[in-house]
Amino acid sequence: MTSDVLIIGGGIIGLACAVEMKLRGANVTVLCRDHSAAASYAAAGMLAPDAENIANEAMLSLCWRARALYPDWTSKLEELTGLNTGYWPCGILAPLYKKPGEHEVSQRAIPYADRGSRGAEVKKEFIPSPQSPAYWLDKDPIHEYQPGLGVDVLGGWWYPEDGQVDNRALVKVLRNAAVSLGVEFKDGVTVEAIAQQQGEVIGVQTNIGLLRADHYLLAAGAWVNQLLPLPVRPRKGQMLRLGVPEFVTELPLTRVLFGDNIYIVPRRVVSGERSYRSIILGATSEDVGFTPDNTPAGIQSLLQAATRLFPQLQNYPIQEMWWGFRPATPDELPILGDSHCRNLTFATGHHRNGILLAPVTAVLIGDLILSQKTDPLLTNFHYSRFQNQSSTTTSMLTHPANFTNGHSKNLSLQAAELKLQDSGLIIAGKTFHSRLITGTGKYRSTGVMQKSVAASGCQIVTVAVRRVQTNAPGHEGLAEALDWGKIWMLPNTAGCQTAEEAIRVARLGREMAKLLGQEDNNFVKLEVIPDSKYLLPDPIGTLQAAEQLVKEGFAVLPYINADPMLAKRLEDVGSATVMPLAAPIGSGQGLKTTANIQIIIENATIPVVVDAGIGEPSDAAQAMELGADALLINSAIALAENSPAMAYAMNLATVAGRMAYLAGRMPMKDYASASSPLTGTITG
Ligand SMILES: Cc1cc2nc3c(=O)[nH]c(=O)nc-3n(C[C@H](O)[C@H](O)[C@H](O)COP(=O)(O)OP(=O)(O)OC[C@H]3O[C@@H](n4cnc5c(N)ncnc54)[C@H](O)[C@@H]3O)c2cc1C
Ligand SMILES: CC(=O)[C@@H](O)[C@H](O)COP(=O)(O)O
Repeated sequence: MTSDVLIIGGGIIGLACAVEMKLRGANVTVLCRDHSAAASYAAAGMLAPDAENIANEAMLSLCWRARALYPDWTSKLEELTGLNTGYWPCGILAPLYKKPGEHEVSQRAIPYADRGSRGAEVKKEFIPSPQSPAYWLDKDPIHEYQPGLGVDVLGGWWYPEDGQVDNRALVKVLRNAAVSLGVEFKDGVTVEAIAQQQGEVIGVQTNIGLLRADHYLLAAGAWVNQLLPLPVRPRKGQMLRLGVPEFVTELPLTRVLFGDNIYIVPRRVVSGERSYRSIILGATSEDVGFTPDNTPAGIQSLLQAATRLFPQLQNYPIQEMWWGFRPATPDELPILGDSHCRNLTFATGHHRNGILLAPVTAVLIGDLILSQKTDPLLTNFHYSRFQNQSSTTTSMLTHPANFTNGHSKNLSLQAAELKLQDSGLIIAGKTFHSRLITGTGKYRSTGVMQKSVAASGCQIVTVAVRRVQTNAPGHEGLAEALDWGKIWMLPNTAGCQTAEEAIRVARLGREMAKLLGQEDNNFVKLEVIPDSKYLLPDPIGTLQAAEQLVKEGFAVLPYINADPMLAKRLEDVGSATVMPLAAPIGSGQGLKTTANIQIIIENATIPVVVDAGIGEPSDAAQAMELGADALLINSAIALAENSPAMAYAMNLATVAGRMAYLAGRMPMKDYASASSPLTGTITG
């Protein structure tokens, strides 16, 4: 049975949306690679729109809405499962070591006096919303209100409406609720690519095969950018947990402390007869990609800040340390709502506030997917806000200029005017606007190669790993010859005769791409070629190597003879594309395998890249007219009398062929049919 909605990612956002949509009657499946890696598991669970001091108005409204939903949402989930979420509207105190400038206080506040809950004199400063007051406490009141604070605390803000939830417990409750409602879970499943055609997702390629649904929700947290070029980056946070020693009879804190680069979150977990008490310390904020592990520097900074703020913690036992990756966007707002595909919705980029935002995200996404209702707030979080910025990757999502291969503005305008919508070339979740891939071998000089690559407008260049290793002619200085910040490297295993060799060279290729700054490049063009006369690939060795490399996390682009059965088998084992040959490598014979390529195209749900043997632009156009997704052309360009000019011609031919394919060819007829009308003509 296919699902109504397939959710990619089983963190809190995926789970909350799954429960919400299931409750509204949808048939939902959740795909999740790894629960323990989720930010949702790593978080501190603060519900802190006020303490976080959120400047963006729309974001603040969203966060307030989320916080207001929390009591009912958690009690509904608790009723459904009989489990505790640890929701605790305990308030958050934000002590400061410096008094805020007079200006800051008076701008934010209308002061008046009040008594705090412990009887201390609390000088209240009220800020923006009556639903969300904040109170300023001077030095004496804050120390009276919260005993045990560091002596250099000079005052602070009290946010009574903020609170916390035990995020690990909540994730467990959500998952239990989802299971009991009948949501289907596929754990340990990695989505490798989102297959798209004509503005529609047609399936997701996973390590267990292709999965389809009517609608898809992308909720893959910090990893979302591995599937689509959304500007979401991991922001690492290190955390630790202290136990509360037996001799401390009462939990020393009954509210969250939110300090400078530190928060201290008291937890009380009641489980059956026993109650566990602990204190969570968090969190660093590091822009280090997906670098794992806790570090001495990270943990030291947390301990230092925590014991300054609340000194008695220095004798508490450290029970656990961990880290996680917040899904951060450039403006620190989430990406919510419609995507460039009719049946794909985004819910990601929740950065520091994903635990808080889970219930409101679920409601808004449920409304959008199941009732086509767009809440006005959603417009503030649409992915298109990043499109006017210079990032080429994000603008590729909507592909207004896919036909140009980056060179002809006129063509792009015409394509837009002609309303030809192209979805771009998407390989293993990475989008390219050029559908022409080139190589670096056989050129007269490096300069000619550079000019040709530029003229081809290609965004992917394949490089023979072995030839780079051995500094073969034309492969010296490749690191500097091309701008690997702009060109995506496709390492290839040329020169490998067996599956084992190809696997080894593929691994080296991945390292080579890393050394050139492409940390996340897992692409490999797989060539297993035992025959040196025709350079025909070994189908069995290719399949074996592909299977192994997919398991190792490679995006495998296998070079094959134009064999439809083999193409299908390669797709089944999880290849990212298939690359059938037009004719033997370097032969320039043109399309000799048209009929089989046509069958491969008809049956493939992954991109079909016609590779090898193309001799002239008309071959390129013809392959694209057949419906090939892309071309790989090396010799025809490198060996032309004027390589850059030929590269440009191939660029135009690729674009022309693609446009023609999308435009739809006229039907072929057996007999002539006059172009001008035969009726109504004037007889002489
Ligand atoms: C240290 C730290 C402290 C935080 N503290 C707070 C806090 O106090 N309050 C708050 O509101 N927020 C906090 N956050 C932020 C919050 O945790 C995140 O915003 C939220 O968890 C994001 O949820 P998510 O479901 O989008 O992503 P995640 O929880 O990261 O889940 C994404 C899931 O998708 C899966 N996935 C990814 N790619 C694929 C794929 N290709 N195929 C299949 N599955 C895939 C992952 O394995 C993962 O399970 C904190 C985060 C960190 C790291
Ligand atoms: C560079 C590369 O990968 C070639 O082996 C590829 O197969 C292209 O073939 P042509 O050189 O015939 O274009």
